[in-house]
Order: sequence, then structure tokens, then C-alpha cells
Amino acid sequence: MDIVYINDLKVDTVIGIFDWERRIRQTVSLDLEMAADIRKGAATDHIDDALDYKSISKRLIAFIEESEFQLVETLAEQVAALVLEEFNVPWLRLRLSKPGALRGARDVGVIIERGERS
Ligand SMILES: Nc1nc2c(c(=O)[nH]1)N=C([C@H](O)[C@@H](O)CO)CN2
Repeated sequence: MDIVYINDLKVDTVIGIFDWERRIRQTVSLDLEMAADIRKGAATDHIDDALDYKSISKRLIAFIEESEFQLVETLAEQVAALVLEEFNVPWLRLRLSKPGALRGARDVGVIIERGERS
């Protein structure tokens, strides 16, 4: 199994459980690993035969910017479902972090794996 990845994709969104968090936008960061067979794209050297990380990141930015979830768990599940369904990805690992959300920690968040790994 090969992996196409996106690291430290930063997106501003409304996220959090407290009233003050509902009134501001905060940055979340995504590290996304997606299972893919890269051999066809490597052989043809054509983007149509590759999992296009640019189009995935554009879709994720649009979705996350519009979202208003409370928990990082909910955002992570929704992002995972979107990638699995819309981009035909069989398996992914997503680390979704919220920098500066916890005093004394660089970031907090969740790591999830979804789908079937071949
Ligand atoms: N498991 C979680 N714990 C907490 C979350 C969360 O999304 N998942 N969120 C918060 C607050 O919004 C925090 O990020 C701001 O202080 C607290 N705990």
C-alpha cells in the first residue's frame, strides 16, 4: 500500500464548546495520510491517474471553513467521511489538532483511522 499525504494543512474555522469559542475563528491543523496505489500515475505521469492532493485540500478547506462543530472529534469524523466517499480513498489516517487550545500544550486533538487497509 502506498500513501499520498498532506501535512499541516491549516484552516480557520468556528470550533469549540465554550461561548467565547463560538464567536471567533480558530486554526485547526490536519495531517492526512491516504492509501493509494501510486504506480499508475507514476507510469503515465498524468494527474488523472493520481490521487490529487491539491483538489483534496481545496475541498477540505472549503468544508472546514464553512463548518461550525463543537468537538474536534466531530470535525475529524466528517473530514474522514468526506475523503473516503468523495475521493474514493479506501483507508486514511487523520491527525486533527487545535494549536494553542490548552495552556501548557502546543496542541491537542485526535488521531483516527478509517476504512480498510489492504
Ligand atoms: N475530547 C475533547 N475535549 C475537549 C474539546 C474537544 O473538542 N474534544 N474541546 C474543548 C474546548 O473547546 C477547548 O478546545 C477550548 O478550551 C475542551 N475539551
